[in-house]
Order: sequence, then C-alpha cells, then structure tokens
Amino acid sequence: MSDTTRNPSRDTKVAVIGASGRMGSEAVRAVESAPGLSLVGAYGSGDDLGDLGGADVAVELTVPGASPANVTHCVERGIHVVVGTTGWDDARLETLRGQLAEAPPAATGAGVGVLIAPNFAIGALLMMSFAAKAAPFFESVEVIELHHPAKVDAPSGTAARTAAMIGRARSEAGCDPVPDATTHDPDGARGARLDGIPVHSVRLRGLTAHQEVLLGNAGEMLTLRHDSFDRGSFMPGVIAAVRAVADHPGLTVGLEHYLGLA
Ligand SMILES: NC(=O)c1ccc[n+]([C@@H]2O[C@H](COP(=O)([O-])OP(=O)(O)OC[C@H]3O[C@@H](n4cnc5c(N)ncnc54)[C@H](O)[C@@H]3O)[C@@H](O)[C@H]2O)c1
Ligand SMILES: O=C(O)C1=N[C@H](C(=O)O)CCC1
Repeated sequence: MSDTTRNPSRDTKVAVIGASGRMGSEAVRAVESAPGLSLVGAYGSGDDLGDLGGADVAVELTVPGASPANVTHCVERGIHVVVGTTGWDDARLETLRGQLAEAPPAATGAGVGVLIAPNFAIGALLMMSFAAKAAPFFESVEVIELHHPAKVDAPSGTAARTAAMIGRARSEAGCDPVPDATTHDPDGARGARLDGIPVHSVRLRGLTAHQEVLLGNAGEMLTLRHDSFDRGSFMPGVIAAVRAVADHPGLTVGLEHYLGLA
C-alpha cells in the first residue's frame, strides 16, 4: 500500500485498487495526469485498504473473485466506486444494491455512487449501442469476443453486456429466437448462450480487446466491430467516470448512462 503525499484540497481524491495490474497501472498514470484529480492511494493484492487514503472515489480493477469485497469495503465507508472489473452477475448486483441502500452517505452528504462499467472505451460503448439498435431488424445475431490469453474470465464482461442489451431489444420488439438447427454439439462448438444470443470467446496472443457483432438476414450481413489496440483506449472513460460518479448516487451499470449514450 502507498499513500501519496500530493493531495490539494480542491482536487477529487482518487485511490486505485489493483494498481499493479495491466489496467490498474494505466489508471494510476491517467489519474496522476488528469487535472482536478489527485491520487491518494494505490493498492495491490494483500494490501489493507483501510480508509483508502481518504479517497472520495476508488477505481476498482482487480479480478472477479476479489471485486465484490473491495466494493463493499468502499461502500461501507461512503466512498464512491468506479468498477472496471468484470464478472458482476445479477446476484452480485442485487447484493450490491442492498448494500448501497444501507450505506452511509459520502463526505458531501450525498448518496454513494457505484458504476459497474464492463467497458470504458467510447467506441465499445457505441458498438454495443448500435448492436442493440440493429438487433431487432435481423433474424440472426452472434457475438464474437477476442482477447489476450492472460484474461481469466470468459465470456468477456463486454460480450455479456452486449448480449443482455441485444436480448432486451429483441424481446421488447417481439423477435423470434435466432434460427439454429444444431441438434448435435457435444463439444460446445456453438458457444455459450447469453440472453438467447450465441457468444464465442477467442483467446489469442497478440490481441488486446476486440469484439464483433454479426447480424444476418437472408442475403445480407451487417458486421459491427470494435478494437482496443491499447489499454490507453479505456482511460478517457475511466477519468470521465471518476469525475461523474458522485453525481450518480446508487448503482449504475454501463458508462453509457453517464455519457448520454443509453
Ligand atoms: N471495464 C473495462 O473497460 C476493462 C478493460 C480492461 C480490463 N477490464 C477488467 O479489469 C480487470 C483487471 O484486468 P487486468 O487486465 O488489469 O488484470 P491484471 O491481472 O493485470 O490485474 C489485476 C490486478 O489485481 C490485483 N488484485 C487481485 N486481487 C486483489 C485484491 N483483493 N485487492 C487488490 N488487488 C488485487 C492483482 O494482483 C493484479 O495486479 C479484469 O476483470 C478485466 O476484465 C475491464
Ligand atoms: O482485457 C480485459 O480483460 C478486458 N476486459 C473487459 C471485458 O471483459 O469485457 C473489457 C475489455 C478488456
């Protein structure tokens, strides 16, 4: 654990949890160079989070197994949280909603805000939004997510969120299930089914974070693709979320709700 000394009183005080990781180390640099933000703590595995160096906002970028306990720790202390860690299923979100209802207020007196953001990249948010808009107009929709081989969770949080958004849009429009005659698939070659949408996960050396949504009708296909070539692509979204989270008390899932993209 390290509490930094740079801490001008008018700045928003930010702590990063998971600060030694691929995303966490990038977030530390982004916070340090963002006007109006001051890094007050950087925490890794095994560190005592304590009061997070007096942070107003924590950025949580760890692993699915650790994230809920870290967020609970912050919420119980009235600290807003921007969560980039994936693996937040409906049961975890419901538990968190209950914790937020019981949480003490933040230092400003307002309710604590938590953002669960499966993807911070602006292009990825637009790709997901376009996919949900297009999905009711096509018979077939499949999601292919492609990531670096060190990623521990599959499918990606982005793919799960995309499937949920597509599934809801198709259900509201009264669409039929996607057509699929497969009756023999002993090895799971047709991928996972999330909200009725087939999702396929690729792990490949050389990749960072990529996703395609394939939409098909008789005689035509629309492909929506987003590529994050570098983790820097996530940082404008992280910083925007840190700046906005205190103005959004309670639980928000998806950075698009802060950016007017929902
Ligand atoms: N939302 C987004 O845009 C976005 C983008 C990239 C990655 N991610 C997600 O962010 C998470 C981190 O990804 P990564 O590539 O940086 O992983 P990583 O493995 O490089 O980093 C995770 C870090 O968390 C640390 N850690 C584990 N348990 C901890 C605990 N209890 N307290 C503090 N630190 C702990 C690990 O030691 C490691 O340094 C993953 O869930 C990934 O899916 C989200
Ligand atoms: O590199 C990762 O891990 C990523 N995780 C998020 C996900 O699971 O969707 C966002 C993209 C990168």
